[in-house]
Parts: sequence; structure tokens; C-alpha cells
Amino acid sequence: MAGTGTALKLGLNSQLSPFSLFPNQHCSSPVTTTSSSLSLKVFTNKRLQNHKPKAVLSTERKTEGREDGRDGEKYDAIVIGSGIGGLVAATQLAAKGARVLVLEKYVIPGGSSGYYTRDGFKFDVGSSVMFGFSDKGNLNLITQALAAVGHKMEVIPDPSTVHFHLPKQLSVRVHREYDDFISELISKFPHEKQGILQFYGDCWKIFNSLNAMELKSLEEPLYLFGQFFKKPLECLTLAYYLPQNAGAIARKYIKDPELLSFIDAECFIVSTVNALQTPMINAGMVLCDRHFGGINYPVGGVGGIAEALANGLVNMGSEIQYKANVTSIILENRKAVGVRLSNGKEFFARKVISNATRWDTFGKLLKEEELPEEEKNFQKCYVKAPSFLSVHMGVKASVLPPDTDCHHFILEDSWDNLENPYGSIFLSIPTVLDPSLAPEGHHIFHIFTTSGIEDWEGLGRKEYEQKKETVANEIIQRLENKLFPGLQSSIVLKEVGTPKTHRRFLARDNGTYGPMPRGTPKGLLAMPFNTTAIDGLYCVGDSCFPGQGVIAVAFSGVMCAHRVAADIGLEKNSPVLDAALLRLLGWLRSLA
Ligand SMILES: NC(=O)c1ccc[n+]([C@@H]2O[C@H](COP(=O)([O-])OP(=O)(O)OC[C@H]3O[C@@H](n4cnc5c(N)ncnc54)[C@H](O)[C@@H]3O)[C@@H](O)[C@H]2O)c1
Ligand SMILES: CC(C)=CCC/C(C)=C/C=C/C(C)=C/C=C/C(C)=C/C=C/C=C(C)/C=C/C=C(C)/C=C/C=C(\C)CCC=C(C)C
Repeated sequence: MAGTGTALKLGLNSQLSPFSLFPNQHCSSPVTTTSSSLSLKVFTNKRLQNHKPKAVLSTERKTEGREDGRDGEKYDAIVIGSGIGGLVAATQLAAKGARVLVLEKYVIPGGSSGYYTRDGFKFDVGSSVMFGFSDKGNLNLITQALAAVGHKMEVIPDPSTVHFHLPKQLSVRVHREYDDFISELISKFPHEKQGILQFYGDCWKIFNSLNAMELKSLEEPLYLFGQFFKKPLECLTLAYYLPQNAGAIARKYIKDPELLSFIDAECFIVSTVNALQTPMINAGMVLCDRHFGGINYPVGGVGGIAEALANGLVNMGSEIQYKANVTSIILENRKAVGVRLSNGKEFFARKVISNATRWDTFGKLLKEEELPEEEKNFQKCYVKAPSFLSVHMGVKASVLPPDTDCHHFILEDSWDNLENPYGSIFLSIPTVLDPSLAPEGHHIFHIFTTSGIEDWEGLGRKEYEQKKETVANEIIQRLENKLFPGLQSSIVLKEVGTPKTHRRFLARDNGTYGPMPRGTPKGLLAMPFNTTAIDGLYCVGDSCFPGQGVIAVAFSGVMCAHRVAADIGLEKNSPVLDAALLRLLGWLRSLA
């Protein structure tokens, strides 16, 4: 690593372009790693060995034309975007025997679950808290997604999910062991012991029901009815909780307003809204998986997950192309048949799956089309959540008190600020678990807080840079005051990303963090699944059921792959039951 002074200078000056969260191709960046990421791995899985690898690095490497995707049905599916949602859909389909083409706008896979490197530090772009990464149960969807392409990642168990630092000096550590967490919470609210046990007890009812089921597409009737037949109690439990929210259930058992605010903070992490707006199924899933399978960090960083999935996809004979910016979805007779890139190239397939958000899919990739009723309903119930400001820093290790946890949530003075822009701060220090991510004697601080794009628009370049510096420094100062004395002076590298950064590099409308209910939702009832009103077009990712979160989008990918596989004849299907179920689901959504 360069000397400390040099690194700081680089961090603050030469690399802080308006969109400096991500690398350009001249610096130490994922670009270098991409080519090696496409190198072949030796798999023991027999079926993978039979596939001929076909790595395609960029659109320049191939000449494509209309006939390429169409005649002979070369591609069964095209996936727009390689976020975890898109990659899981693609790899699951490939594992079922489909031929898939993934088109990614950026230079590496992963979207919000990507990474970048600077001066010996390896930063996760977004997600650092990994659910679904254990080796037991049915809900370890990340482990399963990797296994489907013959890959297993080494993980480091996190002894706690998050350390909450809340108003009135309330400090709660969410221990990996459920009993330790519950005892700590009860010790802070002894008068609410019963309420605490009942609320988290309901969460376990949901988790255990989910964990007992085989997870596939809820839009596929043969599977859904089969599950009702095999696991009636579990399905009825889930159906009961499907339209409910965590806040309403918490209020049945708990009266203490401070404890209810704590439950709000628990839910805010999951959904960026309070408990009254958080679907109970999602709360149950997350608040229990962290104790059942635990939170596990992949050795080498989160970016390795997407790289392994992309490698696996290629090893199974499917393709991924980078720097492939899809600008429109091609329709024929109101059926999606292919996509067009910004360079004019066209690709065709039997099905098109969009991992862009529903706002981007219907607002940009299909902008000529009138918005279908279903999407109008979705937009009536859900708005784009604000984006976020992120600060990635390299700091001297001496600034960390002994036994510092990996993940922190900080809300200092008033519960009223929980959902306000810049109100609460998320901090991950992944080097606590995996020191290899930073040069010796250093740690990574990955800080983020909610922020709307409107705060960052209409500024001149200099003003924009100054504002980034000012806002980031305020956040850092708050962390220094609350937890890390001397933080400012321990920084050796700093990169600030704004909502504009996230809009540009993740191609998400307004840089949104994901969908957020407009009012009080009926649980998950209004959340659309993967099919759309356009024949042949499917959506996947966080604007689909069950919403935001890496494990949530992985589930969305599993569901999408199953529905598409049934539609192209790789899984059993029943067109008559399909039509009936899709109508029933549409009607249920209209009740929300
Ligand atoms: N745990 C955390 O700290 C954390 C932080 C940030 C994000 N996340 C999670 O990650 C989830 C997002 O996953 P996702 O799979 O829905 O999507 P994503 O936004 O991660 O990925 C979408 C991908 O599609 C690509 N793309 C979009 N439009 C395109 C186009 N027109 N042409 C080609 N490529 C295009 C983007 O470049 C990106 O790589 C969010 O729900 C969020 O919860 C978690
Ligand atoms: C169909 C009908 C009508 C009915 C029937 C009934 C049934 C059967 C049902 C069923 C259902 C199901 C299966 C469901 C499922 C679900 C699921 C799986 C879910 C999941 C979810 C998940 C989630 C939500 C997740 C999330 C996560 C997140 C968001 C995370 C985040 C994190 C962060 C932000 C980090 C933080 C940081 C710090 C603190 C630093």
C-alpha cells in the first residue's frame, strides 16, 4: 500500500470524481479481477464438467444479430442485469438445462453486491450483512445458489449480527445465540419479558414454517398446491401472516414505547421503514435466520459471491457480457422477444427477465408502452425508497477499541430521526472478521445513511464535491463522538458515494435503495411476483416479492427461474391452473 499520506491524498483528490464510489479502468479496480474471475475453476460436479465453458467478456468479442438469438432458439432467456437477483435467476435456469445470456451494464457482476479495490483495500459496494449463508436448513439461499453451480465459499461466522447504539444510551447487541440476545433484551426491559418472548416467538413460527418448505415459485400452481398438501399447517401459518405487519403484531404484546421503537429499529434495517410498515413474514425471516444459520461473512468479501455465480453460469455453457447496456426491450405483438443495447446490437430469446427495478423496466426499457394496470397498482402501493450516502474508508487499526463488533447501527438523540435522511447510521467493519481485506495495521469502515437524490441535484461540480466532503465529515464526526475517539485523524483513505453515484453505477432510478410502501401495506400482499402484464417478460430483484435484501432477491431469483422453467417446458406446468392462479393472485393484490 502507498504510504498513509499518499493514500489519503489519492482518496480525497484524484479519485473523488462526482461518481467516485466505483473505479474507472485506470486504477486498481475490479476490472483486473474480472478477467481472472472468468478463468475456469475445477468442479467436481459431473454435470458441470460436461459443459463447454464459453466466457464472453464484452460485447466487442462477438458479432450478434437478430438471427443469432432467434433461429434455433439459441437463448432460452436473456437476463438484464447481474445483481444477485438476476444471477440467481440465470444460474438456476442454467442448472435446469436452459441456455441463458446475462447482459450487464457495468464491468463486473454483482450490482449492489459488487466490490472495488483501492490502495490495498477491498470494499463491498453495498451489502456486508449476509443472511442465508449457513450450511443448514432450507433458507440458506446464498449457499444453495452457489451449490447449484458447483461452488462453495468459505465463510466466517459473525458472533453478533449488529450492535445497536440507540437514544438514552440504550445499547443492545444482537448475539448469534438467540438465548443470549433475548436475555440481553429482557435485561433492558424486564417488565416486558412476556411481550418480548411472544413477539419473537411469532417470528419463529414464521421462520420454522418457511424453513420446512421447499422454496419455489408461488406463481406456479402445481408446486403451490403440492406444498399445501404436504405442509398444510406451515402454508396456513404463512397465509395467515402474509397480509400482516410486524408493528401491529408487536403492539399486541408490547406496551413500552421505547421497546416498540427498538422493534422499529430492528425492522428499519430490514426494510428502511418502521415496524408498522414492515411485512411480518420478512421480519420473521430476518430476525430468526440471524440466530438459526447466523450471519456469515464470505472470505475475501461479498463480491466473491457474484463472481462465483457468474463463473458457474459460464461453466454451464451460458454467457455473461459486461459493458452491455440494455436500452430497450423488444416487443412483437405485445410479447417480449429480445433486447436492444445502447450500441444498437439486438439479442433475442424465448423469455426476457429484467433485474432492473420495475420503475426502470417499465419507465425506461419499455418507455413507449402504456404502463400496464398491474404496474400502476404496484406504483400506487410502493414508492422508491430514498437512496443513500456511503463513505468507504481505510483507517488505522489503533482507532478500534478492543472487541469492537463488525456491524453497528447508530441513532443518537431522538427516535424521531430514525427514518429521516442522515438520521441513522449503518457501519460495517468487515476487517474485524476478514483482515485480508485491508493492508496490515488497517481496517475498513463502510458507512451508509439514507439520503435523497434531490439533495444532490442542481449543484456545480465544485459545490457537489464540497457538499460530499461536508456531509461525510459530519457523519464521521458523529461516529467519532459516539464510538471512535480520534476517528478523523486515523483515516488513510476516503471515498464518498452519493445517490447520484448509485444511480449511475447501479442503474437504479434515483439511486433508490428499493421499494417502500406508500402507507401501511397489507404485509406482502401487494408485492408483485415475477410475471408481468407483458407476455414473455419477467422481473426479478428487490421490486418483486419479497422485497429488499440480498437473501430476498436471491429468493426472487429462485422463484423467477422456476416460473420461467415451467413456461419453457423445463419444469412441469398446467396452463389451465396457471391462468386460474395468476387471476387469483391478481385479485388478492387488488385487495391490498
Ligand atoms: N445488506 C446491505 O448492506 C445492502 C446494501 C445495498 C444493497 N443491498 C441489497 O441488494 C439488493 C439489490 O439486488 P438486485 O438483484 O435487485 O439488484 P442490483 O441493483 O444489485 O443489481 C442490478 C444490476 O443490473 C444492472 N442493470 C440495471 N439496468 C441495466 C440495463 N438496462 N442494462 C444492463 N444492466 C443493467 C446494474 O448495473 C446492476 O448490476 C437490494 O435489495 C438491497 O437490499 C444490501
Ligand atoms: C401465494 C399465497 C396467496 C399464499 C400462500 C401462503 C404461502 C405458502 C406463502 C409462502 C410464502 C413464502 C414462501 C415466503 C417467503 C419469504 C421469504 C423467503 C422472505 C425473505 C425475506 C428476506 C428479507 C426481507 C431480507 C432482508 C434483509 C435485508 C434488507 C438486510 C439488510 C441489511 C442491511 C441494511 C445491513 C445493515 C447494516 C448494518 C447494521 C451495518
